[in-house]
Amino acid sequence: MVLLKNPSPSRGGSLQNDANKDNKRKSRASRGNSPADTTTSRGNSPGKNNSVVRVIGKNNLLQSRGSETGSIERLVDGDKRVIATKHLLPENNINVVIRVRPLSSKEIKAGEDMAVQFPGDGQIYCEGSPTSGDKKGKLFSYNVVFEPTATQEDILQFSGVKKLIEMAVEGFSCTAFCYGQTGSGKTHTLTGPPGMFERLNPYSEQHGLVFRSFVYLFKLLQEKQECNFVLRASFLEIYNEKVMDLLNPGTSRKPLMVRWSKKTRGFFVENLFTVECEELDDLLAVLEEGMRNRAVGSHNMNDHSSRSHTILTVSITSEQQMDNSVFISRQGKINFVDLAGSEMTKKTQSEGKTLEEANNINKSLMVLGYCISSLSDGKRKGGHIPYRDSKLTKLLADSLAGNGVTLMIACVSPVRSNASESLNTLRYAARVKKIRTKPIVVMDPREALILSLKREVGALQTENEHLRAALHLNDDVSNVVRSESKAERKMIVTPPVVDLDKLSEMERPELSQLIHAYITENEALRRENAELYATREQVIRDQELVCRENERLLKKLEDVNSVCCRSPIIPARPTYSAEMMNDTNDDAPGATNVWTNPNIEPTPLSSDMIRHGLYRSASNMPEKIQKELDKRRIVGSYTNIAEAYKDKSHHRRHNSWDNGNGMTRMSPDQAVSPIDVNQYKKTSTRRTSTVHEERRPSETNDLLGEPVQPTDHSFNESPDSILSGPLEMVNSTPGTAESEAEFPLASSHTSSPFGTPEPEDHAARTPRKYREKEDETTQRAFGSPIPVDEDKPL
Ligand SMILES: Nc1ncnc2c1ncn2[C@@H]1O[C@H](COP(=O)(O)OP(=O)(O)OP(=O)(O)O)[C@@H](O)[C@H]1O
Repeated sequence: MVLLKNPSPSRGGSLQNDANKDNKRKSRASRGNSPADTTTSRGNSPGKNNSVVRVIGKNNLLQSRGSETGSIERLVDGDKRVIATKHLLPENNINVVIRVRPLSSKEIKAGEDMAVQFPGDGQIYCEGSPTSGDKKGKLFSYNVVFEPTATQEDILQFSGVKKLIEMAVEGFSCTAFCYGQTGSGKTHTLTGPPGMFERLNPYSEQHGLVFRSFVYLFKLLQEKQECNFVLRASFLEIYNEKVMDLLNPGTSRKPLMVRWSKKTRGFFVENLFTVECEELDDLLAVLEEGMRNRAVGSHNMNDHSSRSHTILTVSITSEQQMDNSVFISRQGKINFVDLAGSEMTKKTQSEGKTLEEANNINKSLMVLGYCISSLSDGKRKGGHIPYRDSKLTKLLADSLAGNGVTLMIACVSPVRSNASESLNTLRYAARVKKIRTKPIVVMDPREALILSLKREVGALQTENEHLRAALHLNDDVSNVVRSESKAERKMIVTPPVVDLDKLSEMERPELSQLIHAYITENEALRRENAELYATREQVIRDQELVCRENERLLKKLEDVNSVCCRSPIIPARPTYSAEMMNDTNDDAPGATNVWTNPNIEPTPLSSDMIRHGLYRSASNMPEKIQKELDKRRIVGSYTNIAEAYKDKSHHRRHNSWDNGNGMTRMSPDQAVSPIDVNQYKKTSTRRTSTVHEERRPSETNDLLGEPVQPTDHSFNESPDSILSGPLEMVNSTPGTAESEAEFPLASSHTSSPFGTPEPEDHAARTPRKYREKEDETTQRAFGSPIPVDEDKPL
């Protein structure tokens, strides 16, 4: 094997430098990876790479994460082998991992050579292709590079998908998508080899990422006993630019409309079937059903080629009791996206129907390429992103640029004859790696408000104590109360306990002494009682003040929300980032440091208290000075609150759909109207229930739902023009080894302008019984009814 570049993270060496080649070999050996022979097996030897990796058993499976940059190893046949290498990349960016499949038996028979090498540290080197424009090879680096020996379980463990699932459970919107040329192993990675679902074996090692993720998800849910979870799943495909429901294909396979939701400020598929899944089996049934219904074809490069893009979505609604009374619900989801592979129609020898499919696949992938190009270009921040040019990009918009957490698995064919396509895939992936997203937790607005108010109340209480301490009221008052009550208690002489039967036998003076003792005790108790009443009144007054302040803050929050939530990315409904939700630090934005109720006069002291001197300031501070002090703190407090809200309202990303209106945002899942959930539950054999997401008259005119004519991108039906054309390499980024390809400028392509909003009153069109059901669902999901605006497509 010839390694052409120094694999160290500094990656400064010359490609042709022989000394570096030697250094490279040494450095690999020094990392403790497999020795020379293993090195060969990770590089170019087709025979070895293709050898079946036998995993000895769970106990022998050694998976070491090592350092943040380095190798991921597994014990195979008593030999520690590197199955992947990784490199720490910025956390806010989309995670990108590469999976290189082994050579197929067909390729071995044809004597094909490997075109990729694995220098380590999350790097992959791909040779150039003499027959295409990419004559030179290139080195790229990613979060993780899986080598051909990596198993399906390795992908689950080390791709970062587990983290994605955990975040979906926490309320984030997550997406894992596979990208790559036809036959590169996307479907294999996500769902396993062809025919997996015809002979379903739950213990098969070939199960893909989706199956394994579902198992992991249920394991997670079982561990979280403190939460209630509701899972719903949907499965769709985009076939020839038409959205089809894979769970409800019907006889006519009527395409579904993709609409824009003002509430969620995102696209959604109208009338998509959503299946409620109570058990793992239900989720697996959804997967099985969808896989059976998806469009598969055969061509020269893949006997079981996916002819459509598929999106399998599992939405996770969690309800957690925070305190005795407060329930918080979160709405997370995870999308598994299997993109159809880009293909050179010349190579695949597609014709007729397969050719039409290939053209549609290539077109939508090209639009995806343009979106990725625009999003990843820092200079074009805030510019137009042509999401609307294809159904695929509409539905992936939120995953790519929005509030979600995204993982891209780029699948690569190892053979030399596919080197050009592999280079394009690697460039594409390098672009995606640069995209930054801003993940947020989607919460019910009321609950989010309650949480924030609870934090405010906590801050107010702290502030109260702080003020009391500043004015020496606390010590003073409690000292007075303590000393008085001690004095009272001293006065209270508890009469001796007398046996009632013996009362009649007692002498007169003895009796009168006993009565006197009782009268004295009674008077002392009355005094103590009166004192307690006074204290209670004071506490009630304090409580009223806090309540009034809460109401004021609530109003203020509503005002702030209506102003803040105008970005397309930050949902118009109040949403709170995980950072904010976990933020209990009083110093953090959103927390009030000092508070005095500005609307209320200083608490009047009751005449009793004044008389008894209970609330006398120890420092005898004149009332005027106290007021002045309070005023100053009020001003400070307001400034703090205003600053905090200012902070929260920042970090907006501007996208092309931003029309600046401040509509309340709801996720499409919240707009779900679960009709006859139980009915479906009972009748369905594998499904527990079937839920219709949104029912609308199908004749509704759908401006956005109409098949979109992608703008002319100089598409010439060759994936080369899509991948190598737009992804022409122009420069290298320091710190990362890959050379960066430049997509064509957005200006070079005239994207369709946003349609004028076409008002549609969903409430008026939706039959009343459905609306009532929607309300019921909302009530069930969030504990209390939430006013829901109906969607109005643009
Ligand atoms: N990691 C792997 N290990 C073993 N076999 C694999 C691997 N990846 C892919 N294959 C096999 O290669 C063939 C093509 O894979 P697959 O159908 O998943 O490709 P694809 O990228 O989904 O193609 P298309 O875009 O045409 O649907 C399949 O027979 C699959 O089982």
